[in-house]
Amino acid sequence: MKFTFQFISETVRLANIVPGIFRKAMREIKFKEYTIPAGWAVMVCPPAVHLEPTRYSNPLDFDPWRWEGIDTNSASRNFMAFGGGMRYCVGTDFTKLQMAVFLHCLLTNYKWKAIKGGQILRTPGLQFPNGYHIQVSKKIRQG
Ligand code: HEM
Repeated sequence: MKFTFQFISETVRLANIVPGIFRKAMREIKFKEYTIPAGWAVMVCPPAVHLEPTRYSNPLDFDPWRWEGIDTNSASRNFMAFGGGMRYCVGTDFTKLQMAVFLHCLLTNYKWKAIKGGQILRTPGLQFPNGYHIQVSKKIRQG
């Protein structure tokens, strides 16, 4: 299952469904040369972190092997697909389990081919403006 979870981490890094996480500055915050006034909303943009070339080499490549030996069971400065801190997603383990079951069923029982679409737009959320059509068919088992 190790590689399956590397595959899932890479999927949520590249295809993060959460374009922004919002917080409110409860007091004035100095960050580098910036001052965030008390009461302002702050948006954390996980895709900006997940696609940053200094954190991930060739960030647009789907490369599950990059996660070898890396713990993704909690958030880090480089990985925040499920948020972080006190509001860390309570559905994380459930989501990963569902994805693992889905992948297992898909790969063992079906094959598929791309039909049309597939153009990717990042705004910064992931979008397929022309959709992505695939044809799925049942694998025929021999013997
Ligand atoms: C790929 C799937 C999912 C992703 C990427 C995701 C992502 C996130 C993120 C980024 C947060 C943090 C929001 C914040 O800090 O403001 C969050 C919170 C949360 N998620 Fe998920 N989530 C996923 C699936 C689920 C599922 C399946 C459930 C429930 C079964 C769930 C339940 C929650 C709840 C209740 C919170 C709020 C936790 C709190 O505020 O203490 N999530 N999620």
